[in-house]
Amino acid sequence: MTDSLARDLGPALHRVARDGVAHEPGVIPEALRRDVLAELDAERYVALPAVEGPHRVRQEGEHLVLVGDEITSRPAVHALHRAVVAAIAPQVPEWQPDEVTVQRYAPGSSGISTHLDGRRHRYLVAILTLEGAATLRHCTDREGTTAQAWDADAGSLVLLRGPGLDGISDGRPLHAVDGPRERRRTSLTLRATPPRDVTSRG
Ligand SMILES: O=C(O)CCC(=O)C(=O)O
Ligand SMILES: [Fe+2]
Repeated sequence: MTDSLARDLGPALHRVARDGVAHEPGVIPEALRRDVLAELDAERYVALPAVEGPHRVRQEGEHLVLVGDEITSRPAVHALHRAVVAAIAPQVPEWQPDEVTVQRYAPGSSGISTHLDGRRHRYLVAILTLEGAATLRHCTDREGTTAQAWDADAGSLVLLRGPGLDGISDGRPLHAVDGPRERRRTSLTLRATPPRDVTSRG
């Protein structure tokens, strides 16, 4: 199975370190994109909580979280994971994503309102769009004032800056994703999580 991406991520990695968010279209090879979608079709998705966290982030969609052998036992998901890690390793070898989240948004849904991803997800968050399209916004405040917006469409990648990238202790960007308009959008996000025994022991 293909294990390289369709585009060099060097320029996008430069932009994410500088700006906090970078968008790169046409990253996922078509055959791999279709294989991942086919593999994920039969999965059981769970509705996202409508409101999450102290900032009351609003969410409308469904998700599935894969870790460990739930990733390696799915050949297409695993191939995409390997391809993204291989493309990023020359610049950010520290990033070792161990969690895959698949999210599906129905047409007309509201997506996810302005938020920061968790501080524990170090270096990078990589959001790949497997099908459909929606506007992803880089915001300057929690009210959702938009600094820049991109079309997160099929095959594209959005990188978000995580703590530790380029020596910046915490440069996480506020961002939001709209719901898709005409057809379902499915995204697949790679994040690194800290080893379990790093958490406090009371
Ligand atoms: O589906 C996406 O585009 C990712 C949305 C997002 O920001 C998140 O899941 O934290
Ligand atoms: Fe996010």
